[in-house]
This record gives sequence, structure tokens and C-alpha cells, in this order.
Amino acid sequence: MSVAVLGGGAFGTALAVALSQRGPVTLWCRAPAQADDMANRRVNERYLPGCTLPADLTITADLTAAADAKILLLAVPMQQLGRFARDEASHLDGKILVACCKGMDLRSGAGPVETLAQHCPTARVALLTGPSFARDIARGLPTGLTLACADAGLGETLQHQLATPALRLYRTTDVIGATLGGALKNVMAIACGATIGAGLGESARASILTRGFAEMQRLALLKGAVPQTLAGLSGFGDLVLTCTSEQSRNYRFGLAIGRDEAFDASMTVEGAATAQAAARLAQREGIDLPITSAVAGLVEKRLDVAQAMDALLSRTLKEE
Ligand SMILES: NC(=O)C1=CN([C@@H]2O[C@H](COP(=O)(O)OP(=O)(O)OC[C@H]3O[C@@H](n4cnc5c(N)ncnc54)[C@H](OP(=O)(O)O)[C@@H]3O)[C@@H](O)[C@H]2O)C=CC1
Ligand SMILES: O=C(CO)COP(=O)(O)O
Repeated sequence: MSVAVLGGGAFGTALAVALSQRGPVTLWCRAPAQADDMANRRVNERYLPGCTLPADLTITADLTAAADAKILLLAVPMQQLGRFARDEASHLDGKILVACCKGMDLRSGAGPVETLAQHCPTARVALLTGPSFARDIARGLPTGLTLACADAGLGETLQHQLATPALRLYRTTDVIGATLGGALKNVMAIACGATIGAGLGESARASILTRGFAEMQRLALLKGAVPQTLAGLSGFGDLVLTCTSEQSRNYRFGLAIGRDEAFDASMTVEGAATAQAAARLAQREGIDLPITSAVAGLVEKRLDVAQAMDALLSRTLKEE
């Protein structure tokens, strides 16, 4: 089946490079100048410098041509996905769509699959998520990902269509679990970065990561997720990667907050809006997500790290 990747950022480019090993791939970038530059120089200088693009990867800014492929992977940031799907529904509806982003829409609270389904009601939608840095995927390093699709048959087809010798895909029908694991681990990465950035130590980071995982499970199970999904690549796996590596933008954003340093506002940091969306959802559902709420407070500048940590430590003592 032919594949196109929509979104010429770091992840879209890396996926296009990896999938080119299997057959023809088209990479769509919205800016014609970027598409021309990448097509001519065979590198994505802005988002993935130093990685050579395969000669047989087609790069275009023509969405009509790209959307002709059988499988469309959408690597557009979560907060842009709804508008993109709405504006381009004529190209996307009725197709097989694989969302490749992580997060919850700030306005609707929906994840990527739900957002795509809202705007493209006849599309068949799946989610590709899990622990993976774009640079690792582009270099062909071994990576395990989760392919989540409510339609088990389509999920199995996509698993086989998108796996490569280095990219090992596990499948699940638990879209809610995979969605919330991937979304909330970014919130915890901000919390862990802030903890380390403020000099609060690695022991504190381990507590935040572990209690953050408890929050991820609490919200996901409430929304109908299966516990094993949270323990898998899309949940625990991605949590560990993102909370411990300075390659993560969410973690680095947290580091900057902890150090009281500026952070490049153009950088994609999915956990910021997701913290706010998840804190609102928790309030509506009447559940306690203290770390998520603290991160929302940091993002909204209502709290500094010392206040956030005080709020966490001064809570009533309880069973684990
Ligand atoms: N980078 C990584 O290592 C990984 C990223 N992801 C996920 O992938 C998703 C995308 O992240 P990533 O590629 O890293 O982000 P980047 O910041 O590297 O790139 C974002 C891309 O999205 C494009 N874009 C933004 N808004 C729109 C829009 N309205 N319509 C079309 N294209 C748009 C940008 O185009 P333009 O340049 O024109 O603004 C750019 O090409 C995120 O959800 C992230 O969590 C998942 C795993 C790994
Ligand atoms: O999702 C990722 C790793 O799995 C990428 O993390 P960042 O978006 O924090 O860079």
C-alpha cells in the first residue's frame, strides 16, 4: 500500500525516511519553499539537520498529490491537528489515517484519533505512538512503537504495512489507553525536567515519574483504558524515555522552567497544552491529578517550582 506522511517536521521526516525502506513514500510539507529546499538539498535543515533524505523519497507541498496514497500518516502537532483536519477534510475523509502526534486538544480535550474522526467521519483512523526520538528513527536505530486501532483487522494490516526491520510495531485496540499514555507522559516529562532544573535531585525525579505514572493510570482507567496498555510502550515506555532524556523537548522545557531560563516558543512542546487540558478534565471528572495540576500551574505561570513542590509535599499522607 502506498504511504504519504503529512507534516514535514522532525517526526514526519523521520517516519518518511524509515518507511522509504519499504517502498515509495511521499512527504508533504505545507510550505512550498521548505519542500523545494528539501527536495533539492535532500535534508530537512530546520527540523532534522544532518540526516540525508533517501533519493526515492518524494517531497511535495501539493496535498492533492500526497493524499492520493492509500495510507496517510499525520505528523502535525496536536494543537494544530483539528484545524488541519477541518480545512483539509476533502483530502482526508474516507482515507486510512494514522495520527502520529501525542496530546489532548486544549479546547475539546480530545486526543488525535477522536479529533480526526470528528472532522473526517468516514475516515478509518489509527494512532502510532511510543518511545521514539525522530533522530533515532531516521538513523534506523531499533525502535518499538504501538499501533493502536479500534478496528483490529485494520490495526493488523497497518502493523504489517508500517513495520520495518528496525521499527518493530506492537498492536492494540485500546486507543484510549495509547492516547492518554502518550499525551500524559509529556506532562510528566515537564515535571521531571522542572525538578532536575531546580536542583531538587534525582530521587525527587524518580518519585515524580512514579507518582506521575499513577496519575496516568488513574485518568486512563477512568476513561476505559486497559491497564496493560499503560504498562506498555505507549505509556510506561515513553514515560521513561521522555522523563530521563535531554533529547526530549518536553523535558528540556521543564529544565528551563526549573532554571528560570527562557525557552524557544516556536518549539513543539505537547505537554504544555496537554497539562491544561488534562487538569480541566480531571476537575470535571472529580479525580485528583496533583502533578498534572502542578504542571498546568507552571505552564500558566500561576506557580513557580518551589510552590508546586510545596503543594505536592504538603498533601495529606496516604496509602501508595
Ligand atoms: N520529534 C520527535 O522526536 C517525536 C515527535 N512526536 C510527535 O509528533 C508530533 C509532531 O512533532 P514534530 O514533528 O517533532 O514537530 P516539529 O516541531 O518538528 O514539526 C512540526 C511540523 O508540523 C507542521 N505544522 C504545524 N502546523 C501545521 C498545520 N496547521 N498544518 C500543516 N502542518 C503544520 C510544521 O510546519 P511549518 O514548519 O510549516 O510550521 C512542521 O513541519 C508531535 O505530536 C510530537 O509529540 C512523536 C514521537 C517523536
Ligand atoms: O515523544 C517523544 C519521544 O517518544 C518526543 O519527545 P519530545 O516531544 O518531548 O521531544
